[in-house]
Amino acid sequence: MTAHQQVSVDDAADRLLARLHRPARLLVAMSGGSDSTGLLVALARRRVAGVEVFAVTVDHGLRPESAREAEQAANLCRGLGIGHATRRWIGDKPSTGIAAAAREARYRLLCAEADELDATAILTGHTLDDQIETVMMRAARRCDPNAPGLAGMADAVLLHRRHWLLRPFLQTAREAICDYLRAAGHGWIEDPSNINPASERARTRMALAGSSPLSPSEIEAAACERTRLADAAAAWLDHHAQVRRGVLMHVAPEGLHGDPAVLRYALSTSAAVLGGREQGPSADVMGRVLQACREPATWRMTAGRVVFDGRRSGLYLCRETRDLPPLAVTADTAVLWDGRFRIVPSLVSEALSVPPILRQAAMGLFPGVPSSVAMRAAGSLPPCCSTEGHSRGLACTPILAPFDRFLPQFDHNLASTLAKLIGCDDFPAVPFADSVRKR
Ligand SMILES: Nc1ncnc2c1ncn2[C@@H]1O[C@H](COP(=O)(O)OP(=O)(O)OP(=O)(O)O)[C@@H](O)[C@H]1O
Repeated sequence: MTAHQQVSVDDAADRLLARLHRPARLLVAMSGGSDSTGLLVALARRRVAGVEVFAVTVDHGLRPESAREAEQAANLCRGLGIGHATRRWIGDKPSTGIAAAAREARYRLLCAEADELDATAILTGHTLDDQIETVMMRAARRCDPNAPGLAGMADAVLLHRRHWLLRPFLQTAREAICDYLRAAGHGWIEDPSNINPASERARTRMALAGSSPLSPSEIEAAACERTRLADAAAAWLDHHAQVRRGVLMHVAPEGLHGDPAVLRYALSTSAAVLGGREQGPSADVMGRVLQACREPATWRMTAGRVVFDGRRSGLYLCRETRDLPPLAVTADTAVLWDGRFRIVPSLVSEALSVPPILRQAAMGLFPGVPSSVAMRAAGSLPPCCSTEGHSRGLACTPILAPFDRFLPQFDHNLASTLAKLIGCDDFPAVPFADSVRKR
């Protein structure tokens, strides 16, 4: 790696602080390893008005040393004058898939700490090296060169639909962070699982040691391209797409003739959201959708639980009505239905069974829409929606399905545009002041 293409530790910290909305309360996810220690030290050295910094360490309890390491992290924070908490992963741990389970638990515990602190964002120490490894792992697993995920991790993603996770070191090399810490007189913990060949990441890391097949500038170009596409897709959606009642997207005909890469990205992410899934349809299906968009004829295709319906009046996207799950609401807990709606009981005494929405009523709910499309859209509403489109005794809020879990490939502008389009009103504000579209 050549030094001039990377961002130094100091520049990365300065850039982050300059971008943030203030006041901000940052929670650094501090493993005690070099990357998160470097991030914490760099932030601790900058006392910026309106920015508070805290740290949290997750003790997974998987190695005998882990409690001592958490204590070391706490001591370091004490020395830096930064508030620190340790969260322990307790309870049953699976015998297989432990790395994935630990990761799930870690993100759950980070969110719990962020809730308690009312943090603006959680920060991790993911580095350029992690980014290269991620790209290589994805390239090895998937063969679709157009998949946005191949461009690696985004610098801002949502965790569990609640907290922004920021990765300020994505363009900073691990070696530069280690040098920074050595110069500052700080040590760090080496995690033995980073060199355990049982882990895919460790194997990739070892295979890449000393010779990365991708240069930092190639990685950066891929990440820039992904950001460009995501921003262009957000702008395209802003101009050309409308979503009614959280379920039916309409794209005006003139919107279908733009840059195919942008159209593909926008339609694929929209399909993920409207289909209540974590990902859009596969690349070859999206290729066929794009080709069909260029044809003047009427066409229909179902992919990733979403029906794409091409008409003279434009393109309609809507969840197919096959395989919709039943709705089981309990007295006082919110349920997620079909990955698309959060349903909260408000007047539990009201009846849950609502008669199916008939053609006439469907057309009233979706005026100006071809009747078969309106019927499908009505049929894809939560089963508690009445012919007036209101839910009886229940509050239904559309959600951004991909954000129920941690997904690295959604950029924040695109996410907030989609949230606004579907009417998802609990989408957390983007923490950056330089966000392209402020909402
Ligand atoms: N035990 C921990 N406690 C707090 N934060 C942690 C812990 N482990 C990892 N992190 C955070 O996650 C970042 C990435 O760590 P690491 O590369 O080990 O995890 P990963 O499994 O590759 O991450 P991810 O699961 O997000 O891909 C660290 O820099 C740190 O900010």
